[in-house]
Amino acid sequence: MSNLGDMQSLASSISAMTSPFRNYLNDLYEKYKSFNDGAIADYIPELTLAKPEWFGICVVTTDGQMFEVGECDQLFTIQSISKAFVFGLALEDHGREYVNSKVGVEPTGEAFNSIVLDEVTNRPYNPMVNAGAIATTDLIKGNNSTERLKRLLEMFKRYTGRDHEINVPVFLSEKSTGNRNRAMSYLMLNFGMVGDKIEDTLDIYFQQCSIMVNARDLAMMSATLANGGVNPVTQERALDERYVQDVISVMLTCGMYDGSGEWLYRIGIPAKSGVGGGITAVAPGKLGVGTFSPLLDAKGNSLRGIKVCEDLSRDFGLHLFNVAKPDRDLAAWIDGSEGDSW
Ligand SMILES: NC(=O)CC[C@H](N)C(=O)O
Repeated sequence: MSNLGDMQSLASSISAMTSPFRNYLNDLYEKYKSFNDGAIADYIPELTLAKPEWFGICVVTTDGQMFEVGECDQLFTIQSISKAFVFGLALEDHGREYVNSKVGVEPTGEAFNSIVLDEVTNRPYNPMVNAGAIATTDLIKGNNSTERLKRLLEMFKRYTGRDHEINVPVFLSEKSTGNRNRAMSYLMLNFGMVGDKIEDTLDIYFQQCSIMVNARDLAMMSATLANGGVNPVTQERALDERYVQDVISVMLTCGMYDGSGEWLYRIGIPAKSGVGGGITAVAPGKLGVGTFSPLLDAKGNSLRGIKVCEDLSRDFGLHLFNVAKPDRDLAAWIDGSEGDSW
């Protein structure tokens, strides 16, 4: 097998031939492809170039099977989804105690870009909103900015199995319009939550947000977390097993910004969204979901992505607190047999 792309398409085509789950995903795509509510993010000028009809769904199981429908090759910027994974790297670099002294794990109930710090501890509330993510990026080790960014890109490669590029126009667009992020960084500098090389850290943060991924990458990333930190196709470890639970927990409570409570109530799968239109969702021990559709709700979450995850969660009983027999048995739908359970 020459490369990961070949392995992935072989895995997909085998699954496509045999699995009713493939048909289920096709139906889901048809069901929501003409759902046109929501709007493309416009506060970063370059993001307005996205097309509203773009829509892709990919599911990767923890045993490495891949199912996809729609535009799973379309690249877009990862945006806030990067935050969950950079948090993992910061934990590996410094351990829990130190990271937690710079960034909390409490949901804010506020928008992703709110300039609010914990009034008692002066920390940003959590690593999934901009302030906390900038503090997390500040923690990434390296002798200089180039080395720190390289470490980030290498980490994403471990999760997805392939190299990633940065969308330079998006990066520059964010850098030139990102004064709100600049403001919160200076507030955090005032409280000693970040170092004084603000522009360097912001450059890395804006570049990390501008990494290009597709829906397949997002499914591989969440499947890797679902699989205890090991990429289920390449078998490479992307995150120290000790920190997988930290990352997934904070995704569950804070990953969908101020929509996290409703997401947990209705869908119940740890997830992270980004204003580029991606969602990555982790069903621990089972599978990862990656969706892409740039039409967002008012909170910055992809509307078609929410719908897809809601259907998957309900139909296959993926909600973490589900104790009822699901309508469909996931294993049976995936391998076409009956009676197996996960
Ligand atoms: N919610 C997002 O995806 C926002 C990330 C974006 N780069 C910002 O800093 O505003």
